[in-house]
Amino acid sequence: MTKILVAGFKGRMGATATHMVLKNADFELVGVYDPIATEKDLAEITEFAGQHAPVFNQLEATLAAKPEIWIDFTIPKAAVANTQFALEHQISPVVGTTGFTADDIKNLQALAKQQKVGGLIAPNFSLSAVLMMQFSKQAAKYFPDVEIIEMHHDNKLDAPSGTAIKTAEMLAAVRGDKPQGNPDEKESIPGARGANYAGVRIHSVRLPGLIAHQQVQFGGIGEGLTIRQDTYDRESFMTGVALACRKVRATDQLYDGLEYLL
Ligand SMILES: NC(=O)C1=CN([C@@H]2O[C@H](COP(=O)(O)OP(=O)(O)OC[C@H]3O[C@@H](n4cnc5c(N)ncnc54)[C@H](OP(=O)(O)O)[C@@H]3O)[C@@H](O)[C@H]2O)C=CC1
Ligand SMILES: O=C(O)C1=N[C@H](C(=O)O)C[C@H](O)C1
Repeated sequence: MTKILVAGFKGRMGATATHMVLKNADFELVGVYDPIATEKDLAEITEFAGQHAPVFNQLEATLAAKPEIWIDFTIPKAAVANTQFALEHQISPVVGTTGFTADDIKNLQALAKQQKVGGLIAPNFSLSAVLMMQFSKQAAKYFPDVEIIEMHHDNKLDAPSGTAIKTAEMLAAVRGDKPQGNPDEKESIPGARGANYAGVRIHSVRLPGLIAHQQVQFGGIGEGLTIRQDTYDRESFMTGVALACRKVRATDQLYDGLEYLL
């Protein structure tokens, strides 16, 4: 059985991941972590009644549970330090928290290599999102004029989403740095044209009722192509999280995208 610890277990994603670990017979939930948790046992929380696992509120204390995998759905500021902590202690990180900078990832990859520990940082664990990004990259070869519209629930802290940033990076690898729109355009209200990543505009919508959705919209002469992905339930991320938990121990590097493990 693979011994797993979940950081951020009270959050929307952390709680879903905790249920996923409990449901899989080849996984053992050895602990959960939240620095402000006051409970001692997971079962004290109503939605986990009857499910026992130690609750940790100190990073160092988690080592007593001897986790092999560290699942992280927390906040960017914490997740970078958590991932570093996991790697330093030979625990494989499976990180879904978004907001890592390119430098954060580079430094953590160097640490993973030095420690010979495998892991994954993925801005999106859903298969449809991975395909949406790959199809978009393919389309950008023929349609370099493109904008991204990402739409999320209104409790999301970061904008643009990690998925939108990764999509923009993948588009830039194909289309280069090319400004989108009229070179003489002026914003009469600042922000009207969205964020700018290598010339690709990213528009972030935040509304109640949404979970996670993204539209990559290409324009050509007299034609258009829209590649859209919709997340209707956070369960959809769990196939990818479980797959990563099963595969990362067999590698000795820190990957930055679920596609590397599929
Ligand atoms: N990769 C993917 O497929 C997906 C990634 N995400 C990303 O996952 C992250 C979490 O999203 P979501 O679950 O919606 O957010 P939530 O706000 O629901 O959950 C975040 C949790 O992290 C806890 N937390 C805060 N600080 C720390 C810390 N230092 N150590 C451990 N836990 C901490 C919070 O606890 P408290 O409230 O007590 O402060 C909270 O329970 C976001 O970055 C989001 O973008 C989301 C969906 C899919
Ligand atoms: O916060 C979310 O909900 C999500 N965050 C990730 C992101 O920032 O891309 C993944 C997904 O979009 C849901």
